[in-house]
Amino acid sequence: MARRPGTRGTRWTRRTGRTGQGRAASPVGALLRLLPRASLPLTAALTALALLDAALAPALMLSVGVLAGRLPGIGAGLGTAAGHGVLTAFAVLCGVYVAGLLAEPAIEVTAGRLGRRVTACTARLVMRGSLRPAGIAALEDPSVADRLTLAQGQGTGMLPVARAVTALPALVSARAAGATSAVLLIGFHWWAPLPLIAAWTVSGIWRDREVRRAVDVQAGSTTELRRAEYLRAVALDGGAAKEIRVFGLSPWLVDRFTRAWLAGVGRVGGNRRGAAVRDVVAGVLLVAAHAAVLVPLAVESGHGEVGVARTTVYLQAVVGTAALGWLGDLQWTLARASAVVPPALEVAALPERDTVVSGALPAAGLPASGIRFEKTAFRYPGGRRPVFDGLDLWLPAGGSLAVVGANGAGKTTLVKLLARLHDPTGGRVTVDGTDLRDLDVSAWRHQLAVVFQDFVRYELPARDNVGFGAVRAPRDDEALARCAHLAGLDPAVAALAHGWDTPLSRRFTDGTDLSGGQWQRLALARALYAVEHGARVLVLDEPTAHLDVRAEAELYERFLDLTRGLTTVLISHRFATVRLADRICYVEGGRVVEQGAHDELIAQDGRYARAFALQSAAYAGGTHA
Ligand SMILES: Nc1ncnc2c1ncn2[C@@H]1O[C@H](COP(=O)(O)OP(=O)(O)OP(=O)(O)O)[C@@H](O)[C@H]1O
Repeated sequence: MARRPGTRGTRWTRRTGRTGQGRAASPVGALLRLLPRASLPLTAALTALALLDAALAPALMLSVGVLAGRLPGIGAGLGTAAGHGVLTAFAVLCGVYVAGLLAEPAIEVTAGRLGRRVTACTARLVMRGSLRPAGIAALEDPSVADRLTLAQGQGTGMLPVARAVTALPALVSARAAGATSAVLLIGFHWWAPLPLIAAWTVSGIWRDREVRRAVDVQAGSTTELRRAEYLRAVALDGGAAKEIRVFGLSPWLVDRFTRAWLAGVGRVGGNRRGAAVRDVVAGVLLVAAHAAVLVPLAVESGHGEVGVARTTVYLQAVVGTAALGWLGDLQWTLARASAVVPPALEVAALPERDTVVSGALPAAGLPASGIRFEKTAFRYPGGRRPVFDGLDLWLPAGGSLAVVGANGAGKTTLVKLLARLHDPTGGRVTVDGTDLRDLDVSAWRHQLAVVFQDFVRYELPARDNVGFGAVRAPRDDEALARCAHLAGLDPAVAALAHGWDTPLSRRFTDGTDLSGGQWQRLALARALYAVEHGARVLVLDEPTAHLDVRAEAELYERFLDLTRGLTTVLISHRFATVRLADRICYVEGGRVVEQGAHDELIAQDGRYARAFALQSAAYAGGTHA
C-alpha cells in the first residue's frame, strides 16, 4: 500500500494498530484511561464537580423559565401566594447561580492539580519507557524517534497535556447542557430536538474529523519537525557555538530551520481542502433546522398556545443545543493537548519491542576463564551489510586484548555486543562457556567498566560524573580520590572551586568546564570507580584520543596498574598504546584476520606489521598517521 509522504511517524501505530497498552490509539480515550493512573482521588473529585457543573446549566435554564412564568404574579404583592412564588423562584435562581460561581474555581483548581499530575505521569512513562529497554536498537529506529518527539509534545502546535485536563470538565458540562436542552425541547414537540440534534451532530462530526486529520498529519510531519528542532538546538545549545561562528553557519542554520519547520507545519495547514464546502453545507443545514423549530415556536407563542415561561425555556433550549455541535477552541485544545498521550503510551511499551532479553543466571565473579566470540555475526537493524560475519575471538580472563582495524571495521560494535546493547544476529558470545543471553543482563553489566569512544560529559557535579560508575554504591570519597589519582585527574579536581560538588557546566551557577583531555580522564575515573565496586572487565575505546603526549605517556606507564587483575579490551588506533596489550587482534571484513602478541604480529609481517610500520614512519617523519 502506498504511504502518504510525511507519515513515517505513525508507521509504528498503524502497523500494530494498537498503543503500547494494547488499546486503540484514541487520544481522548487514552487520556481518560490515564487520569486515574495519575491520581484516583483527583479524578473522582473532578468527575463529581464536572457532573455537578453539568447539572447546573439546565437548572439555571429551568429556574429562569419558572421565574419568567411567575413574574406577572408580583403585581398581586409580595405578601401573596403568587408573590411568594416569585420570591421562591428568584431564590432558587440565585442559589443555582451561586453554585455555578463556586463550582467554577473548584473545577479550575482540581483540574489544574490533576493536569500537573498527568503531566508528571506522562513524562514518567516516557522516561521509563525509553530507558527500560536493555538494548539500544529500538532507540535507533527513526519511527521510535518520531514517537518520542511527539510524546514530549514537540509536534506542530502541540499543547501541554495539562490543557486537555482543564478542557475536559468544560466539555462535559457543555455536552450535558446541550443534551438537557434537547430533552427540554421534547416538551414543545416530540420531534423538535431532532432536526437540531441532526444538524449539530453532522457539522460537529465534520469538524471533528478535520481536527483528527490535522492532528494525524501533525504526527506524520514530525520527521521534518524533528530536523527543525535539531537545527534549533544546534543553534541555541552552545555546544556548536564555536563551529557556527568559525564556519559562518548562522545563515545556513536559520534558513534550513525555517524550511524544515515550514515543511512540517505546512502539512497541517495544507489539509483543509474541502473544508470550506463542508462549512457551507453545515451552515445551510443549521439554518434549516433552526427554522424548522423556531417558526412553529413563534407561531404557537403568538397564538398564546405556548406561554411566556415555556417560550423562554424553549428559546434557551434551542440556543443550548449548539453545545451538541462543534465546540471550537475547547475541542481543538482537547485534541491537540491529548495527542501526546498515545505516543507516550507507545514509548512506555518500548520494552516489549526490545530484542535484548535478560537471562536469569548470576554473573558475579565472571569471567573466571574468559570471554569468547564464537562464529559471531552481526548486522545493524536496517543495515545493508553485516559488520561481523563469523568472527572468532578469545579473551582470556585477567589478560588484555587490543583490537585494531580500519575505521568502520567494527571495533566499537564489538564492545556493544559485549555489553549486550545489541545481540549477535548469528553465533554467540560466551563468558566462561555461558551464553551472555543466559545471564541477568544488569548483573553482567555490573561486571563491565567501559570508557566509550563517545563518552558522556554529564553537566552535573564532578562527584556524579565519576560516581555514575557505581551509582547504587554508597558515597565513597576515598574511592573517588583513588580513581581520580589513577586517572591522572588530581590537578583538575584540585582546581574545582567546590571540589567534587562543582557542577561541570558553565550553564549552572558556580559551574565550570573541563578541557577535552580532562573530560577523558574523568571518563576513565568513572570506569575505574566501577572497577572499585566490583567490575572485572575494563573496556577502553580510544582512551588516549584527547590526551596530550605527556598524558598519553603517563597512561602507558600506568597501564599495568590500571588493568592489573582485570580482563581488558583496548581499542585504539595508536599503536604505541596497542602494543601494551598482552595480545592484539586485527579486525577486517567482519572477522579477525590476525592475532597474537605485538612481537609475533610484527614477525608475521602482515597487516598489523604494515600498519605499525606506516604509523612509526609517519611519527618519525614528523607527521601523524
Ligand atoms: N547504530 C548503527 N546503525 C547502523 N550502522 C552502524 C551503527 N553504528 C555503526 N554502524 C556501522 O557499523 C560499522 C562498524 O562501526 P563501528 O563503530 O563498530 O566501527 P569502528 O571500527 O569502531 O570504527 P572507528 O575506528 O571509526 O571508531 C560501520 O560501517 C558503521 O557505519
